[in-house]
Amino acid sequence: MTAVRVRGLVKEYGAHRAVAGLDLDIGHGETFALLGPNGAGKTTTVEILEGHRARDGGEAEVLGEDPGRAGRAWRARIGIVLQSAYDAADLTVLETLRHFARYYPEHRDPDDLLDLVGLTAKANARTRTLSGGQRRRLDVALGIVGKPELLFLDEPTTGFDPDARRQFWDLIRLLRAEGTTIVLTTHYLDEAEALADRVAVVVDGQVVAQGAPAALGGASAGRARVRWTDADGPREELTDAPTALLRTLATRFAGEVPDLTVTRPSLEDRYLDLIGGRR
Ligand SMILES: Nc1ncnc2c1ncn2[C@@H]1O[C@H](COP(=O)(O)OP(=O)(O)OP(=O)(O)O)[C@@H](O)[C@H]1O
Repeated sequence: MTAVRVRGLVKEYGAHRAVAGLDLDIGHGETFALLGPNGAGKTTTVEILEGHRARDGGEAEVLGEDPGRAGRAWRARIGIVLQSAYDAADLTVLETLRHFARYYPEHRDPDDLLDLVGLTAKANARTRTLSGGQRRRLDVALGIVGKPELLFLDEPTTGFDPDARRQFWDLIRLLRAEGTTIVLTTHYLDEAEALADRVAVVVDGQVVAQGAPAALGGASAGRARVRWTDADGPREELTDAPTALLRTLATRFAGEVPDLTVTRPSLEDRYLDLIGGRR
């Protein structure tokens, strides 16, 4: 059984079809990233799966239930980190975590949680005094306080400094190792590459490509790019067999090949190719 199963999902805002027949299968324990340009329909899809938004068509099953009808027990099994930051008014960070921990039958220890998200030094700070990145960490802490089986993260690391982002990645890997299923939307392709078992690229409300980050766009999209310089200037070739090409070049130049580099396209390169061809 899959953790998330979506078939032909449709959501319309007036005449605009924000989600236009979207299919998804996400396995238990998988970390799955939804990628796509602004306005592609990722947040709308995730909100439907969280039970926060009604769909206009198609089927959705999340942890065995229809999110449009599921109740409190189901909700307690799900963690959510929304795009917009939570505003806890006058509570301190630790008070906020203690407050929300009480809503869950099983929850993480608030002090451990502070440590996990790197907010121990801010335990007694009022939440409104936190920096943007610190608030985001608090949002993440609130998303996992109830030990969710399935965690939705909508652009979780926006505003994080590079160090905080790496710490967050470690946290996600830890949650994954504990067996948590993670559904992530992100605009950081390196984040998807670092964390996701599989990614889906959403364009105009539909999945246009999906697979392991390394396989996205098909095998040919992963061809090596060999660059060098000869008498005519810079040269470049895309090839499935870079070793053979290097051998030929080495023979031709009888030694060092000037300015030689061999690179593989990053997930970002392949993503931009996919998006470019669809818009
Ligand atoms: N409440 C709403 N009312 C009307 N239109 C909406 C509403 N919410 C979203 N939309 C529209 O639906 C489309 C999909 O929006 P959505 O937020 O799902 O995209 P997204 O892929 O999450 O984008 P981003 O990467 O910018 O967060 C957009 O064109 C957006 O303007």
